[in-house]
Amino acid sequence: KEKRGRLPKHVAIILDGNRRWAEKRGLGTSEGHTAGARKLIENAKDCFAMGINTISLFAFSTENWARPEDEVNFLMALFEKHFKSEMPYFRRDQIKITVIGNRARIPESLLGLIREAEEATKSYKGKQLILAIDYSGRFDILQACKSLAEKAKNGLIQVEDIDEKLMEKELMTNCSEFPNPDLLIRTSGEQRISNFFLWQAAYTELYFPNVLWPDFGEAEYLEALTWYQQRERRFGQRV
Ligand SMILES: CC(C)CCOP(=O)(O)OP(=O)(O)O
Ligand SMILES: [Mg+2]
Repeated sequence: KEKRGRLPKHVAIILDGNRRWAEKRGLGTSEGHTAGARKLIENAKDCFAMGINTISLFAFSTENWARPEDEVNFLMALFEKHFKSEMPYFRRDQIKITVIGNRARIPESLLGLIREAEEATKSYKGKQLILAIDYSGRFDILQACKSLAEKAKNGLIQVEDIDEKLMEKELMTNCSEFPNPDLLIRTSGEQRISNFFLWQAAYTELYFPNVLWPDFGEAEYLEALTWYQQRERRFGQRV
C-alpha cells in the first residue's frame, strides 16, 4: 500500500474534447485541435515543473485515421509545427522524447522530426515525455507476444521464462523507467480506455473529469493530483 500524499511518477492522459470545445465557441475543428495542441505543451511543462517525471499523452489513436482526410492532415501538420517549436525547450530542460505507436502511416516529414527529437534527447535522464501517435494498446500487446514467440522459437528464451517482467520489456513503453502509469486522466466526460494502455494501466487510478481538453489547465491538473493523493493505492491487496 502506498502512503497518501505521493505525487504520481507517471501520468498518462487521453486528450479528448477538442471538437466539442470548438463547437461550443462556434469555432472550426482545426481551432479546437490548435487549442488542444497548445494545451498539450502547457500541461507537459506544468507537469514537469510540479516534479512529475514521466508523462504519456495519447495524441493520436489508430482509430483517428478514420477521420476526414483534411482533419488528419491538419493534425499531422500540427504535430510537425510543435516538434519544431518545442525542440529548444526539450533540449534546455533535458526532456527525453519518445514516440510510441505504429509508424507505418506517419508522414515522412513528421517521421523525420520524431527521429531527430528522439535522437537529440535519448541520453537525458529524469524527465520523459512519451507521445502516443497511432498507438493501439492491443497492437502493442500483439507485437510483444510475437516478439516473445519469435525468441522462444529461436531458443533465445524458454517459454517458462516468460513473465510480466519479460513482457514489459517487449512493450513499447519499455522506453520508460516507469512504464506503468500511476494516474490516467481522460478529459471530456468519456469514460473509456479506447485502446490506450491496456496492459500498463492494470493498476492505474482512472480519473475522468468532464472538462474538455482545451480547458484542462493547471487548476484542473492540481484537482486531478489532489484526487490521486486521496486514493488509497492498494494494488489489489486488502487495506
Ligand atoms: C486527435 C484527438 C486526440 C483529439 C481529441 O479531441 P476530439 O477530436 O476527439 O474531440 P471530440 O471528442 O469533442 O470530438
Ligand atoms: Mg473525442
